[in-house]
Amino acid sequence: MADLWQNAMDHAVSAARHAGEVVREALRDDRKQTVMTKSSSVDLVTQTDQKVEKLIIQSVKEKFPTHSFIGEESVSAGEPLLLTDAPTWIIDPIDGTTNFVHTFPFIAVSIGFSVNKQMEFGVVYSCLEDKMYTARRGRGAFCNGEPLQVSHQEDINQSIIAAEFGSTRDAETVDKIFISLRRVLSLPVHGIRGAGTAAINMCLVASGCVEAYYEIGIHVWDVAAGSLIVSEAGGVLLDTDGGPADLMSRRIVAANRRIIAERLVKEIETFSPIRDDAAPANQ
Ligand SMILES: O=P(O)(O)OC[C@@]1(O)O[C@H](CO)[C@@H](O)[C@@H]1O
Ligand SMILES: [Mg+2]
Ligand SMILES: [Mg+2]
Repeated sequence: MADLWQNAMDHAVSAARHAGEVVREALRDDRKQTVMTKSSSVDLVTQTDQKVEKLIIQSVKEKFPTHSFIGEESVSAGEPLLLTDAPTWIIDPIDGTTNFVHTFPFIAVSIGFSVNKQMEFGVVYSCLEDKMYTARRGRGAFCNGEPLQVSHQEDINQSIIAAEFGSTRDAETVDKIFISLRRVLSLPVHGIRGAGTAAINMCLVASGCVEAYYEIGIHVWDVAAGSLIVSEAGGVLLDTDGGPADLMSRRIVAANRRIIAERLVKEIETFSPIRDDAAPANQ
């Protein structure tokens, strides 16, 4: 059974690569993208997000007809967001849609695969950098076939932290985001960065470019694949409340070392968005 899920992973890599071609083609196309909104006026979606997700799901269904799916745009269209023990593909067709709309050059296709609620493999394709990040449980993490290793840094004062502002704009949430940013920046850290995509931020942790990434408000499809890439590169995942990471909690800390993750948690003003497994349809 050693290679039980290898076919599925190979398929995920080729589906992500094909999806990346569709994304690049859409960016080359002169016609303007129609931009629609979802949970807020800054939570964007385009026809390309929907097209890419359909392509991926269709291709998987042909090869693995019994498998289940959690896809960002399918959930948005009313499909249930349900993680069961079944082999489940967790898909974010474009992570970084705002980047895509503005041609800010960090855009990822993210495909995670879980069985018995445990991630078996993760694939993140950074389309414009042409970087294919992959991880298989117990077998390490790679970028374009080269092994990944998190940073060895143990001092948060010598670290770069990735963080994001999210897509909620109510004053209370924005204040909490800024409280955390101010505390983290004043530790001090060497810098705060953000690629605008959770998936790529996590791959940056796995690559050793940043020591940690945290965000509140992400969804399971943003972080499913990236979480395995981080842990297989030797990193650590926590909830922003300091407890074990929970892909449904919408809160994540991904770090190179536990000491960095725990230090970061102390500075984060945590809050609790509606969990992914408690959300109504059409979120
Ligand atoms: O809707 P998208 O593009 O799939 O994903 C949302 C997202 O890009 O927004 C956050 C930035 O606030 C990212 O960390 C997260 O991955
Ligand atoms: Mg996303
Ligand atoms: Mg998306």
